[in-house]
Formats: sequence, structure tokens, C-alpha cells
Amino acid sequence: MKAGAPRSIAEHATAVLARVGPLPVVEQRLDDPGVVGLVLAEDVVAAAPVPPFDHAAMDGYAVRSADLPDDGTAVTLPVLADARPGTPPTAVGRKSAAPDPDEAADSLPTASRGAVRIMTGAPLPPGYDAIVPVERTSTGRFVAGGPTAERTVTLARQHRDHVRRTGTDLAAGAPVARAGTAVGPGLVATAAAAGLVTVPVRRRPRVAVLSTGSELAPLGTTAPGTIADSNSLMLAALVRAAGAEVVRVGAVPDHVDALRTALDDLTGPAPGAADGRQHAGVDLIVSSGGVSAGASDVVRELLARPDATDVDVATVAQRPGKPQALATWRGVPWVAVPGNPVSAFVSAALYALPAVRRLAGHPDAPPRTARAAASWTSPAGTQQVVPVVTRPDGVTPAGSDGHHLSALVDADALVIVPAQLERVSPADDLPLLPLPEAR
Ligand SMILES: Nc1nc2c(c(=O)[nH]1)N[C@H]1C(S)=C(S)[C@@H](COP(=O)(O)OP(=O)(O)OC[C@H]3O[C@@H](n4cnc5c(N)ncnc54)[C@H](O)[C@@H]3O)O[C@H]1N2
Ligand code: MOO
Repeated sequence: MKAGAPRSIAEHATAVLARVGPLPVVEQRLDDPGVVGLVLAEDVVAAAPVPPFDHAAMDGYAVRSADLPDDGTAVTLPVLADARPGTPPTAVGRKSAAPDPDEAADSLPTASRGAVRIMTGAPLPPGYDAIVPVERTSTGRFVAGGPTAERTVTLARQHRDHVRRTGTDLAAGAPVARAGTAVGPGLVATAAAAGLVTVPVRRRPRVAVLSTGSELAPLGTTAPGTIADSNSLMLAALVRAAGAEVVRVGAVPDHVDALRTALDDLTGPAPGAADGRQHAGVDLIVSSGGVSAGASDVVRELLARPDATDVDVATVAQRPGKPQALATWRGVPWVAVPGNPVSAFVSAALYALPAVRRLAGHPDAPPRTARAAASWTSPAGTQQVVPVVTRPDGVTPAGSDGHHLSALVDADALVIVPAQLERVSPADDLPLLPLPEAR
């Protein structure tokens, strides 16, 4: 239970990730807005070709190249039929479209020489192989909603055929996206166009956020000696920005029984207990506070009792965020970060968010670095975690003092100054951890 020798940030991050694995796979419909941000659990392939049929890329006339002179001389052709998107083609002179597209296509006088008036998106009539845009013909333009009464059209062979052909974007069976890809708007559109209704994704993580401290007041309330519970709001915002569903408990007083009850409500009943309470069924717990050496450090007090398992109380050679703890509560991994607001923020970014990403099925992020655009000092023998602002010339510490909460307002990333580096100079490359973008 006693914290061991100080460990590095990487060592503690490894200890966190050893406790979490990707959540189960679910089939999520593409018309559910909640699909965005979820991570593909399997490679996805096209169920149907994109486009699904040869169709016009321009409003104009469908022609058979064989009917047009190779030398580009204009010819006058009869207009035989109308082809519009979503409607079977109809022969000119017919009152309405035939209900069966095959019947309609068959009824087109394809044997005779002529052109088919066609609108962008309409299927290319059988036997036709090119479109001549209307502005390149004697018609000049079509009037939206207006009459299309011309019986002949004069046009010439074009350099391009203006036909979008079946499967030229994706063939049936072609890969759409690899496992591990986060679903974004482009993937939603491509998968839907390729005939898919659902995609196999990891379930969205449900993450509980709570803060400990008898001095904490809920938002909008004040009393002498209390402070706003900013940590639970900050943790909820971070976890949500990382793509999880948040169950925010808010502040729990520094009493071990209150904390135990709060954790039980988030997880499940004790084995064999029929306590009748509803449980939130969370996948991860993130708490702030109560992990240092004080008499009211309730997290450490509870971790010393048998309720929690896999307890790992650690001192990390980092600043801020030195005291950390991990445990499992009724099978649910628990990341406990210190209460100092800046420590809580950087610790959540370093340890809780990678756990959220692992649960969600994201592949491990490749290491990144950023160039320092300023100089500053760093304590020897400890990794300094610095909230930074990214500018074109590199990163600079956010705010006037990185120990202040207000420095986090503009921060878009954290950099980690190596333990042996006592002074950061411009152009030094530093390990970078981007913060999730607000959404
Ligand atoms: N004797 C020692 N004391 C401390 C040590 C140590 O090694 N020996 N470590 C210090 C370091 S480093 C840190 S960091 C803090 C971490 O303490 P706790 O995790 O136990 O956090 P608390 O004591 O509960 O709170 C610390 C500080 O942060 C404020 N706080 C807490 N929760 C919130 C919240 N939800 N919203 C806003 N502010 C919060 C709290 O009021 C305290 O001021 O321990 C040092 N002590
Ligand atoms: O290491 Mo504590 O986390 O100074 O703030």
C-alpha cells in the first residue's frame, strides 16, 4: 500500500493501460448521429459498387459515339427520350414513365440514331456511352421546371464522355476503411453510398467522473471555506471531448463510506448482495483528490481497505501530478488523480484519456514531438508537464504561470520536459500530448 520508488510518466501510463481493453463490438446504424467518433472494430468493405450504376455527370444529351463523326463535326439528331434521376427513362411523346425501369429502358427506341435528353444523376440509357453537356449543344440550356419540347438537337463529339461509371469510386468488396478508424462524416457518407446500413464499432465508453473533498461546493453555491468543484466539471469536459459518455457524480465528501457508496452506485452490487439500487454500469472511473499524504485523503483511506483490488498507489516523478493511484472497483478500472486542479488536469490527460481511447478501440497514438518556441526552466530529476499553446513557430507555455488553473484556458497541448533537462531552449524538441478538441 505504501507508494514505491518514484516511477516515470511512461511507467505509470503503462500500468493504467494494462487495466483496460477495447469494449465489445456493436453494429451501429449510420443514420444514428451517435455513430460519429466511434471506432471501427473490423475492416469495412463496400457491399455495393459506388456509383451503383453508370450515370450522367452533366445535364445534356446521352449519345452513342458511333452516331457522331470522329472529326468533331456537328450533327443534328432526333431527341428520342427523357432520362431523369430517380425516374425510369421515357420515350419522347409518352405521357409518363413506365413503372418498371427495365420495361421503360426496353421501350426506348435504342435501335434508331438519336439522343436522349438526360439530367445529371440519371442512369445512362442502355447502349449509350457519352453525354454532351447542354451548353455545348444547340439547345444552350434547360429551364428548371420548364418545358423540354425540342425534337432535335445539334451537337458534336466531346473530348470527355461525362459519364460516372459503376464502381469507379469503389468496387463491390473494395475496402472502405480499416479497423481502428474513427467514424467521421466522410466515412458515414462512403459507407452509406456503398450499401451499408450499419458499421461494426466498439461501444462508446461510459466514464464516471467524481471529485472528493468536503470543501467542494456544487456549481452556483457558496459558503465560507468552500470552493467551486471545478475538477469534476473539467474531468467531465475532458472525457467527453475524448469521445466518452460521461456520468458525472460531482463532489463526494471526505468520508470513506460516502465514497464507497458513490463507487458502488457506479459499478454493481457486491457479490451476493441484493441492495436493490440502480447501477450506472460504467466502464471506467476517474476521481480527483484524496491521493496524497493528508489525514483527510479519502481515496487512499479507502484503497487501504479490502473493497478495492489491484491497488497501485504510486509516486510519479512528474510535476505537477506527483501522487497517483489506480485500483479496480467491482471489476471497473479506477484512475485516481490528485486534487490540485492543474495536477488533476494534466494527470487526466496523461492517464485517464489514453484509457478512454483504449476502451473505445483507438489504436495507440504514435509518439509526437513539438518544437519549443520559448525558453523556460524545469526542475531537475522530474518530468515537467507544461500546458502549451501551439503557434506556427512552435509551442510556448500557456498563461503567465503554468501552475495556475487559468493557464489552461488557452492550452491546446501538453509537453513533457525530460527529467534531465533543466532548461528548455527554443528549437528543443519535446514530447507532445495534444489535448482533445472541444466538441
Ligand atoms: N505532506 C504532503 N502533502 C502533500 C503532498 C505530499 O507529497 N506530502 N503532495 C502534494 C501534491 S504534489 C499534491 S498534487 C496534492 C494532492 O493532494 P490530493 O490528491 O490529496 O488532493 P486534495 O488534498 O484533495 O486537494 C488538493 C487541493 O486541490 C483542491 N481541490 C481538490 N479537489 C478539487 C476540486 N474538485 N475542484 C477544485 N479544487 C479542488 C483542494 O481544495 C486542495 O487545495 O497534495 C499535496 N500535499
Ligand atoms: O505534484 Mo502536485 O501534483 O504538485 O501538484
